[in-house]
Amino acid sequence: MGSSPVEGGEDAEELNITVAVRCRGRNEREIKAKSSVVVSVPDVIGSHEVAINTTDDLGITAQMNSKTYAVDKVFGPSANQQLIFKEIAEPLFGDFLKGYNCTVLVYGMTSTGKTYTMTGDEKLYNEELSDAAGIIPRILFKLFETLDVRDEDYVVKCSFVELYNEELKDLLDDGVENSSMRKLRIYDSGSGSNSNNSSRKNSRNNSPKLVTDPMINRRRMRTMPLSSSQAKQQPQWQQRREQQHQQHQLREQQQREQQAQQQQKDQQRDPHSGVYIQNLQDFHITSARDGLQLLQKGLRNRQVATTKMNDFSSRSHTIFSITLYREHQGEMFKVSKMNLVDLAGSENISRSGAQHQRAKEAGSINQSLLTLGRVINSLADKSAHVPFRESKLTRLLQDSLGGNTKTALIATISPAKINSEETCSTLQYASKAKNIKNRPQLRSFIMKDILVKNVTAELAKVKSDLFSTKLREGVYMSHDNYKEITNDLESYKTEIQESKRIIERLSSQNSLLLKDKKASNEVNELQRIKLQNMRDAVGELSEKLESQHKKEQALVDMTSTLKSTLSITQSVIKEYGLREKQISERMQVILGQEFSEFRQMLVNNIEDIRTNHSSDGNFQKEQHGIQTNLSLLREEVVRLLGLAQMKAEKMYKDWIEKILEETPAVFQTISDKVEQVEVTVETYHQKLTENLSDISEGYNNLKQYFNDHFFKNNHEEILNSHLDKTYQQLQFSAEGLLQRFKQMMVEHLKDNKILMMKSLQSATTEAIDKEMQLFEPQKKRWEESFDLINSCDSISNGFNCDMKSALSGIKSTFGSSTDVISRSVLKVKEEVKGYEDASAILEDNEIVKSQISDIINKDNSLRDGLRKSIESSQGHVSAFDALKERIKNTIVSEDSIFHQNKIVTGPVVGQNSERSPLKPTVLPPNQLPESLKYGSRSSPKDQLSRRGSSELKRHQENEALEENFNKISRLE
Ligand SMILES: Nc1ncnc2c1ncn2[C@@H]1O[C@H](COP(=O)(O)OP(=O)(O)OP(=O)(O)O)[C@@H](O)[C@H]1O
Repeated sequence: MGSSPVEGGEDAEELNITVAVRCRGRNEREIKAKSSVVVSVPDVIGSHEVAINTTDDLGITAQMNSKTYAVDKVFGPSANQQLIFKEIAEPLFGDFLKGYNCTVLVYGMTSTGKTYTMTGDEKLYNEELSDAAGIIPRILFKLFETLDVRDEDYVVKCSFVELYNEELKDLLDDGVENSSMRKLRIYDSGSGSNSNNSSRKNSRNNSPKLVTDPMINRRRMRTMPLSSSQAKQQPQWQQRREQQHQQHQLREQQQREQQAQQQQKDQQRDPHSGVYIQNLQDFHITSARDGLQLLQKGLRNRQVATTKMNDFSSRSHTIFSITLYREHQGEMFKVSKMNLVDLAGSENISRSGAQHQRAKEAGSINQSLLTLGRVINSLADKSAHVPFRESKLTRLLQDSLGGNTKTALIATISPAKINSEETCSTLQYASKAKNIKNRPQLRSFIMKDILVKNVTAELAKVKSDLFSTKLREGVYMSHDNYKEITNDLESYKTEIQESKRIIERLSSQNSLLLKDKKASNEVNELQRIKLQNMRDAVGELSEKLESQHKKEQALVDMTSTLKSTLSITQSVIKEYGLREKQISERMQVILGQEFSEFRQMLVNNIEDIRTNHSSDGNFQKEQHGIQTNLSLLREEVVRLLGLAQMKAEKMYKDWIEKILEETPAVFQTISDKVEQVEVTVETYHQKLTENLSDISEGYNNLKQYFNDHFFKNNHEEILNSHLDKTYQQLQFSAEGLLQRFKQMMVEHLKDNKILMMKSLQSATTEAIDKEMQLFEPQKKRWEESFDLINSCDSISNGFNCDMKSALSGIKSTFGSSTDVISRSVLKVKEEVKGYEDASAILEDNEIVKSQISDIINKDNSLRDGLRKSIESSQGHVSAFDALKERIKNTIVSEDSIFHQNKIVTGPVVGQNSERSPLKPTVLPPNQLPESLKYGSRSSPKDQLSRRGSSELKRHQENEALEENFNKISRLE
């Protein structure tokens, strides 16, 4: 704020708005709610930033996570009113005295101390302000203190205006005159009226060359009042004449007045002048006390209400303006204005519990503050467009924000956690506002005589009103005011005409809109039919999905039936296994126990034979015993084999019969079921494919539909409701226009246009949003159904594969089972055949074979012994015969020793020959001729052959038996 701008220069320096934050202590409500302190500020005054911890963290984490906002000055709970005035208002006050327009704004959430800061305690105590006095009382006091000590002329005026629910109200208007007829209007630079030209460029480059105060310059003709004593003395006709004369003068004066007013208006319309409020009363004050009285009067008229957050919550924005006319270079007066703005508090309606009127107020307050926020943002961001005209508040503050005033903003905040959201928002705006640059300029000057005239005229007006009040009965109004009101009335009539034209135009627009609506309805009807078709298609698809589901269920059931069949088959196979086991156990019993018994019997028999042989030397007996044993053995073996064969055959037959009985049926059932499953799977697959193709077709149709028609029509309901709403609003607005003649139609038209555009925009946006909202789940569903279709497809394929593999598994299981069964049947058959070949098996038995071979060996050795004995006996017989022969021969030879001794015969075998005393030439028996070897007796072979075929037969049988034993031993 330190730089001094060039007085009246075009290129005044830019100056940032001063932004301060004032944080009060926790109030009772916050303490009661046990809401902790989350804002870090110095106790009195300090740092250039405010930190707020919006998380639940504590300690260093809280510090790290806290948000910080940079501002120019920060005041804590202990900062008093005096300090705030000194730090914020006093520097501006100095500039105000120098001739700058200045503004102090308080901004913040409800109940944070805006009114306290701006007004505080405005009462006087022993002609002095209290410590709680706010900025306004302090400025008033400071002003007169300063002016009184200076030896210069000055005029001070005050006005107090309220903006409540977007309506301006003069808080100093006591309604004595028909002042309610004088509606307050905002005029701004370059507009010529309250139209829409509010270019920032214009307002920045204005030149302070003219007298701008409209209220001061509004020179009004005053009727010169008669004193009451004069009135009483004059006769009535004279009085009337006098009055006529005065009226004549008045008319002349009015004409001059009109010309002056026109000039004034021209001046007002100069693009370099600032924002001002037409019809707002300025009151001349001569002391701080006067100012305080006006302030108090205005505060009494201000909209205040008790809310949940504040017992005396201000429900409106107010501007208390002090205009100073200070003598400047003789005949000129410098004009400067101090605007002290107390904004209504931003309010969370749900938290403040505002209802009805309070909620409406809060809505309006929040709306205008929102616009203020947008203006601050736009100015801070140096946007090309600043939305000043979007609310009356921002229009009023146009010069103070980014304009040519010196401005300070005090953001008031609460330290409590429950308000942290609003505090953040306030701080955000405050830190943004810090970037706004103004171009303060020494603005206006007024000629001393004009000022004096204006002040005199004001005085005369007051006097005239007073006189009229005293003089007349009934209507107490000066001609001046009457004239003004008549003028206003004229202008209102014009406005009405304009309004009518606008209404007509709006009506024609409305009929066009209705036509549009009708067309929209038709389109919507089409849309509805298409939607219905779509719904039907979706219904059909869901039915198909339903039937699909049922089929799947049937398949699942069939699978479970198959599973149970499989388990039955498995149990049958298990039973077969058990039977097989039983058979094998039986076979083991037969092979193990019965065969060993049989073998034992054989061994016993052999033992018997051996015993018989050893105990009885009788050959015949021996032969007989063996024979008997062998035959018994054979019989027993044959019997046992027969029994075993019979048993095995029976078992095999039973088993085979049972298998043959059961297997075909089981196989038939399984095969039937497998066929059924195959058919069902095939049908299911076919139907699934059909359904999938249907779904895919439906999906394609839908896609096509979306491509072709979606978003080409607006949503019927939303559009209708919005059209109706717009129509109602338009009607309401039109009626309002008719009823309230004083309103400016151009502004209404503009507002309505904006409203309509906004409404249509919001309708379209909402329709699209709704359409999107409706479409989103549909889209999601379709996407999901597409996934579902894919998953159906994959499930179906998987199921198909699973079924096929399961069936092939069943088939292979049955195949392998059949193989196993046929193998076991073959095995059993082989085993049974083995029984059949038991004789052969017995032949392979080594033990039996060795036993039998032992028997045969023994038999052979016996036979050898016998043969040797026979041979020996035969030898003895032969020796004996030979001896006999030799003796005979010796006898004979005695007679014919010399004649017949030509043939020599030797002994047959060794010892006989040794015993021969003659020692003849001995020939071994094998060299002997048969006739000599055996003499007249036959050879052993012959003897054997002679012994008959019975022995040979026995021998052969022995050999066969031996062979059989060999087989049995092999089997074993
Ligand atoms: N710094 C402060 N020191 C002492 N009291 C304070 C301070 N700030 C506010 N208060 C008190 O808090 C209460 C609410 O303050 P005030 O009415 O000024 O809030 P406000 O912001 O103007 O609220 P609204 O927006 O609802 O009008 C008052 O009783 C006021 O005296």
